Parts: sequence; structure tokens; C-alpha cells
Amino acid sequence: MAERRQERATLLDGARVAEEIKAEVREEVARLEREHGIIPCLVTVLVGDDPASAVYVRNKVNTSIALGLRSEHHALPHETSTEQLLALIAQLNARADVDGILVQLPLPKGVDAMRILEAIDPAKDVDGFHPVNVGRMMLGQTALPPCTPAGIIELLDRYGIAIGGAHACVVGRSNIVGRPVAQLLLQRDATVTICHSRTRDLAALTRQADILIVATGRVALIRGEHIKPGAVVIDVGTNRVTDEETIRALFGERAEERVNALRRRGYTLVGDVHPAEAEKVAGYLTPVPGGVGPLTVAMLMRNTVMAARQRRLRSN
Ligand SMILES: Nc1nc(=O)c2c([nH]1)NC[C@@H]1CN(c3ccc(C(=O)N[C@@H](CCC(=O)O)C(=O)O)cc3)C=[N+]21
Ligand SMILES: [Mg+2]
Repeated sequence: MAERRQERATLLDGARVAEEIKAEVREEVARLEREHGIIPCLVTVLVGDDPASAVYVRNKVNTSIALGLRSEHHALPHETSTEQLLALIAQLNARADVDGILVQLPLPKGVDAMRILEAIDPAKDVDGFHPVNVGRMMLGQTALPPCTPAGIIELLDRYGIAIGGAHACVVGRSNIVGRPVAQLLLQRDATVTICHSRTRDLAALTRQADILIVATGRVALIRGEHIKPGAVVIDVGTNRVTDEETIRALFGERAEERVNALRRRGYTLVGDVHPAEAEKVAGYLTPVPGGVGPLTVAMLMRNTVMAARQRRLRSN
């Protein structure tokens, strides 16, 4: 008898997995305080007033507090100089009570972002962006992996999706998602293809993928024709869409809820994968919102606790 494919992809509930991870982190935080008198502290730094960045940072602050971490937030004006930021980071590096330092990206054009990231003590680099931590990750010795890539691996593991031997195709080569997630997948014995804006015949490569990870920031780059039937599709895009036309094209018969959200908030969040088309072809699919985004925050919390334990107790 011919194999019957399911009608629609199973949604991978990143928000639910993030709640599980956060519950584990909350317990670990309580244990650290009870047994060692340690309360891990995450410092967030936001430069300028980009509204999306403000939402993300507020989410990180609120989550820290909800899990029993200490949170300290620095909001700096758009005009802040590289030197002023370096001075703040030097202070935070020197403070024994600070476990994690997160400088929200993107930084304003006038700031030398690479100099800032390199100034953060690698032991407090909870984003995993410092060259030392990137290098350690390449060697498979990572203590503080970048949050979004680590969250994606965690999601696959918790859904029992096998990585070893799978063909994973990563679309996008950013330092914060594409390159590092390709590396983590390789360490787990996937065969990895990395595609980008100069790739010829993208669909020919993505269609071979058992696991397709998309992190480009381009709305609906990945259509049904890019996806192998039954594949696992991880959509890392978080794009704000403000026009009703686009939303109707992306969500088809399910557009109404999104259109209402748009009218309420002025935008709705969509990924890099065409949701209505992908649902008909993929076996598993992460939604946007409620997929990879919440996992990023959960892994940041886990990294902060790990940084506290390693730096203060010199153990894992
Ligand atoms: N130093 C630094 N570290 C980062 O990790 C970092 C950064 N800079 N700059 C920006 C990107 C983006 N990012 C997200 C985090 C959470 C959601 C998230 O929680 N999204 C929710 C929805 C949020 C909403 O409604 O807007 C979701 O997808 O369900 C999204 C995106 C972290 N980043
Ligand atoms: Mg991210």
C-alpha cells in the first residue's frame, strides 16, 4: 500500500519547549542560591531606541526576573561612542557580581560592534559571540554556545528528530545564526550544506534537505517547491510585516487572525518560510512567532546560569 502523507506539517512548539527549559533553569537557579548563595546576574545593554530591539531586551529582562536571576539593564542614547561603551564593558567585566553581559545587536552605525564584542570577558559572553567562544565552538569545546543555534539543536533533540546522518541545509551565513548552527549540526554528524544569497539554484539544494534551517531575514524566500516532502523546516526569520496583502498571500484561509493582529499592533511577525505552502509539504515546521524566538531567550537564561556556575564555582 502506498504511504499516506499527513495533510499538514506538525508544528514544532518552540514556546512550549522554551517553557520546559526555563522551568529547568529556574530550579537550577534556586539550587545555586540554596547550596552556594549565588544569584546569577545578567546585564543587558541597549544602545538607541529601535522599537524591535527594545521589545526583545524587555523580554530578556522580564524572563531573567521570572526565573529568579538578577537583572541589570543599561539603556544608552543613540549617540553613545565606542569608547563610552568600552568603558561600561570594562566595569562590568571587573564586577564579581556580574555573570553575563549581553549587548543587544544591531548597534548604531557609529559604534564599532566587533570591538565591543571582543571587549566582553569570554567567561561572561552569554551570547557566545566573542571570537574565543566562537573558536572553542569550532573545536567542539564550547561552554557558552550562541543562543539561537543552541536552541534549534535543543528543539530537534526534544522532539526526537535525528540529526546524525541527516542532510541539513542551512540558508543564511550570519555570524549569529547561519554559520554557528551549521557548525553545531556538523558536530552532531549531520551532512551540512550552507546556502546564501550567491547560491545558484537554491531550490535544488534545499530540496535535498531532511532538516532545512532558514535564517535570512527575507520574507517568504522559501516556498513549497524548496522543501522535500516530509522534511523538518526550522524558520529563524522574525520579520515585521505591516501590509494586509502580504499577510493574506502568506496565510491563505488562516489569514484572518493575523490581519486582526496587524490591526491591533500595527504589524505581525512572519518568518522566512511561506507558511501556507510549507505546511502542505513539510513534515515538521516551526511557527513564527512561537518557534525559535522563545528558545533563544530560554538558552540565554541557561547560558547565564552556566556562566555563573563556571566562573564562581569553577565547575560545570
Ligand atoms: N546580542 C544579541 N543577542 C541576541 O540574541 C539577539 C540580538 N542581539 N539582536 C536581535 C536578535 C533577535 N533575537 C530574538 C530574540 C527573541 C525573539 C522572540 O522571543 N520572538 C518571539 C516574538 C516576539 C515579538 O512578538 O516580537 C517569537 O518568535 O515568538 C526574537 C528574536 C535575539 N537577538
Ligand atoms: Mg537570534
